[in-house]
Amino acid sequence: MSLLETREVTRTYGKGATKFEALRGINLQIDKGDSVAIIGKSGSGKSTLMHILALLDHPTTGSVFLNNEPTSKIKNKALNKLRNQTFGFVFQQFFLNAQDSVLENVMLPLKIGGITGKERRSKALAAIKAVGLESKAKNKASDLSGGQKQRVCIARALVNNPEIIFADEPTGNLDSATSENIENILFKLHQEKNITLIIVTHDPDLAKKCARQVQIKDGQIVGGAQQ
Ligand SMILES: Nc1ncnc2c1ncn2[C@@H]1O[C@H](COP(=O)(O)OP(=O)(O)OP(=O)(O)O)[C@@H](O)[C@H]1O
Repeated sequence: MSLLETREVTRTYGKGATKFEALRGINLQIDKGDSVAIIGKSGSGKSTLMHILALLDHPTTGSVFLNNEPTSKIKNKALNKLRNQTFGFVFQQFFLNAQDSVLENVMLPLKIGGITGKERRSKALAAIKAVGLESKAKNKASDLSGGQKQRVCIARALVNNPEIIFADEPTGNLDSATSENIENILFKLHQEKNITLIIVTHDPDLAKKCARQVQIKDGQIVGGAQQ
C-alpha cells in the first residue's frame, strides 16, 4: 500500500528573471517498508524533493499523499504533530544542541510531543542503546566524534518510533569506516522495525544498499520511479 506518493509535483523557486523550476512533474510512490535512495547530480533537485516528501515544503503545483490522504489541507499545527510522530530526520549537519547532553538531545522530540517524566527518559535511553551510545548518554553533544554525533541523530530520529526516516547525506561528513557503521545502524532499523528509509545521497555504495534508486536529473525522475 502506498505510504507516500507525489502526483505531478513541481517546485518553482523565485520569480521573473530568477525563476527556477527545481522539480518538474514528479510522480513517485513509496510503500511501507521501502528503502529508497534519491540520487543525482548536485543541483538536480534531490533535497527539494526530500523536503516536499517530508512535508517540510509545499509543491508549487501537484499533490502529496500520505497513507492515500492528500496532505495539502493539513493545518500547520497538525502537520507539525504528524511530522513529529511519523517522521524521523537525519541530516549531514547533525543539528544537535551542542551544549546539551546526548540524552537531552534525544529526548527533545518526545518533549515536543508532550511525553513527560520517566517515559520520556526511558524511551530516549532505549533509542540511545539502539545506536550503541549508552556510555555517552550524559556527555555533551559537542564532546562527541562525528560518527557518534550522527548516531545521536539516528537515536533522536528513532525515539518516536517513526514510520519513515528521512536522511539527507547521512554519511556525507564521515570517514568510510564510520559511514559503514552508520549505514549498518540505519539498515538494521529498517529491517528489524520495518521503518521506511528515504535517503538522499551522492554515495553509490550507500544507494546500492537501498532496494530502489530514484534518479533525478534537472528536476525530473529519469530512473527508479517504478518498483
Ligand atoms: N531557496 C531556493 N531559492 C532558489 N533556488 C533554489 C532554492 N533552493 C534550491 N534552489 C535551486 O534548486 C535546484 C535544486 O536544488 P536542490 O538543493 O534540491 O539540489 P540537490 O540535488 O539536493 O543538490 P546537492 O546535491 O548539491 O545538495 C538548484 O539549482 C538550486 O540552486
